[in-house]
Amino acid sequence: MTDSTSPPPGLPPHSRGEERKPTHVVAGVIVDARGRVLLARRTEGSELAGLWEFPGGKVEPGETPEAALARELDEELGIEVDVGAPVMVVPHLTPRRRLRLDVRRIQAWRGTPKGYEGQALAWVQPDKLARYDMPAPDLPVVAALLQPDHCLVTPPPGGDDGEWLASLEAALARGVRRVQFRMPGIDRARRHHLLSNAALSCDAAGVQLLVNGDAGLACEFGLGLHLPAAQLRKQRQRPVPADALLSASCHDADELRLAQALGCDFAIVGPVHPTPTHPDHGGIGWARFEALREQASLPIYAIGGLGPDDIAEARSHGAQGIAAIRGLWGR
Ligand SMILES: Nc1nc2c([nH]c(=O)n2[C@H]2C[C@H](O)[C@@H](COP(=O)(O)OP(=O)(O)OP(=O)(O)O)O2)c(=O)[nH]1
Ligand SMILES: [Mg+2]
Repeated sequence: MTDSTSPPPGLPPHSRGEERKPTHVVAGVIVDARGRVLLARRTEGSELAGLWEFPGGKVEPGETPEAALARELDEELGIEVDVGAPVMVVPHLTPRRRLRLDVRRIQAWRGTPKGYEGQALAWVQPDKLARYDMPAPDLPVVAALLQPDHCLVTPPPGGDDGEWLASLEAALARGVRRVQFRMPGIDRARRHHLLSNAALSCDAAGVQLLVNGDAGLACEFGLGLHLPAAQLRKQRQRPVPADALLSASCHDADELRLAQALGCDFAIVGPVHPTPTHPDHGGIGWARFEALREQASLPIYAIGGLGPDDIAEARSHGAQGIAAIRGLWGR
């Protein structure tokens, strides 16, 4: 069937999807007393049959998302719920539709969940969620449940390496759990010295550390690697072992696809707002961020003029959270 929103024929699938108003889908993260998350298996004959999902469904016209989620969980699982905090909203584009997957925590529920539509249910330990085959828009949601919502990108040191290391320690003490070691214009010997100290601090704090743009240094220290976009474009295969973290800076959908194909664990996209480090760039804004987000399914941090106070907003645009230099350093 065609309708007034149908695009002219012959356009590539994502152009066709772009013409469409998003389908608003709400889904719930239901966690039991043992910390397990409830997944439901999509039934035969439904779209994406066989995949595991967070229970929920489409918001009907005139319905609030909260009311829609309560209705869906009553219909599908036979439970009465109190809808809690937002987890994230994932804009996602498929050849068939444009989706907004709006995921909320379920704060409390009454009754015992059962598959009232014949769907299988599974209570899954969070660290086992990746073993379940889920629709593409759920991958960032699983990452949001498991991985840090902010990532510190280090500023170069001024004259004093001790001061830089003390600032790093202070950031770790404030709860930073993922750090990108970025040292533009710093000579190799000094970078080596700073990195060996940073690696010790991060290791002691159980913090993930990725080296920006230097695969040799990352491998030497057994650390993760962050690829600037220009390096990402040159990679033919994953430049670090599968057990080391890999991330990339991306500015367009091609780069995001490349990052995904290379097996990057996450990407960084921006600048969302103008920043002193990229003064010529006006900032892409949240609308453009979403337009990129919806074409990829890996976790994406938003960067550019953002700090911890922006995490909730970033999540509402489909970001894993925020990455920042100034916003997370020496506050
Ligand atoms: N419920 C849910 N749907 C998801 C998830 N991830 C994801 O891509 N989707 C997609 C699958 C579908 O295209 C759409 C949800 O549609 P649905 O078929 O569950 O909708 P519904 O429960 O209202 O069922 P129906 O009455 O339309 O048949 O969102 C998820 O985690 N949970
Ligand atoms: Mg459903």
